[in-house]
Amino acid sequence: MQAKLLLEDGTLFVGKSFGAEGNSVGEVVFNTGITGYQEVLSDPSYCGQIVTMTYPLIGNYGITRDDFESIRPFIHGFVVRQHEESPSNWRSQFTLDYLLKEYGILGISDIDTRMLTRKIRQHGVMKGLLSTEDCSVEELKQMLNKDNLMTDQVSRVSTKNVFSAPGSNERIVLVDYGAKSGIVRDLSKRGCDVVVVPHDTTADEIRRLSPDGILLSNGPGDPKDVPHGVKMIQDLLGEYPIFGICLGHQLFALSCGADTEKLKFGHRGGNHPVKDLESGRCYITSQNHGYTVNEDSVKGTELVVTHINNNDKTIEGLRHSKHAAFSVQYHPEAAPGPFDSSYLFDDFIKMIREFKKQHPEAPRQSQMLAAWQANNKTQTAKGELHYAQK
Ligand SMILES: NC(=O)CC[C@H](N)C(=O)O
Repeated sequence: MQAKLLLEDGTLFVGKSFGAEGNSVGEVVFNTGITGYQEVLSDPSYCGQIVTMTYPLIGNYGITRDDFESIRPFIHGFVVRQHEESPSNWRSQFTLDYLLKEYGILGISDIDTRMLTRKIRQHGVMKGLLSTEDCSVEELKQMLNKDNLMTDQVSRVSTKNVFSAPGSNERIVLVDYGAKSGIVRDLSKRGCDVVVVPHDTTADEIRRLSPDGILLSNGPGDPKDVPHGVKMIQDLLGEYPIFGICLGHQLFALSCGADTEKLKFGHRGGNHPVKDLESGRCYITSQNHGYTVNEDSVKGTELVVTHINNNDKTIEGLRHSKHAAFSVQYHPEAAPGPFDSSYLFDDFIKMIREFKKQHPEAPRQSQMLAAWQANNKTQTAKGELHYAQK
């Protein structure tokens, strides 16, 4: 079956359909990873976007249940040069085509993805329509203009309920703005007691979970769509150690008075060079973002720029000069991409331990529970102790 991709600037690509049928509008972006298509399409940060893979052969190693980065894909379309229908890999459980059909996601293959990528690089990311319907170009244009790009994606992808990945080390409250599973995996590997909370959890609700540290996750869309996150960070900054990843980094920057802006075509891939300004070392990083922290806006705040992108010199890392808090624009959890930056999770745990030494008065979980029980106990006529229910 034929599929078409129409861009906002009028460019039309005609190719072959795979995955679901119908129509889908999204922001057309490109990812330069050679492998990792399954992690890319299940990364919630791509919610609402039509993702083009620049590597020409996609689907060749299939889909494996263990490699999902979230419970379902949230992308609005998948664009490839060559779609392989018969994967060859002992771990493969499904085909890419099966996965996309299952979740109602349209795919298009056999188009010139190199030309599409060059167009996006020249004009910037654009709205696009994927369609398998037998429509004229005029009709496609009308459909494209009728639909707006999705906003407020965080509320669509964040968990609705609190859940945990228990561990015996530090308790980390992971604020889920669209968190990749890789973040939970990296914390669990280090024995952390991970409590995942919805994006709109307030500072008080987080305090009640008595965390040792707070991790602000990655997530889709414009950080300015998440003002409640900014408020929560402002409330808790200095009270708990904080680590922000990608959207979490942008929210941390906004909460400290810096500003964010949209990049022309973003950074999406597994080989973005980032320079650590403090050590002078360069790391090859996994990235997926369309926004960035504006450099000038950092001046006059209490933030220090710790990392920059070697390609375009944009900000890649920040640290608070007074409080225990830092953030990176890239993905230390990799998935997909290099593991070079996974040491940042160790740095976060070191920061928490250091913070505890410096703040021995900070209430521990057991002390908090005892204090809460002391304040809430009541006696029955028989003299039994009861604890008031919250
Ligand atoms: N991966 C992310 O967290 C992306 C952050 C934000 N949505 C951006 O595109 O810049």
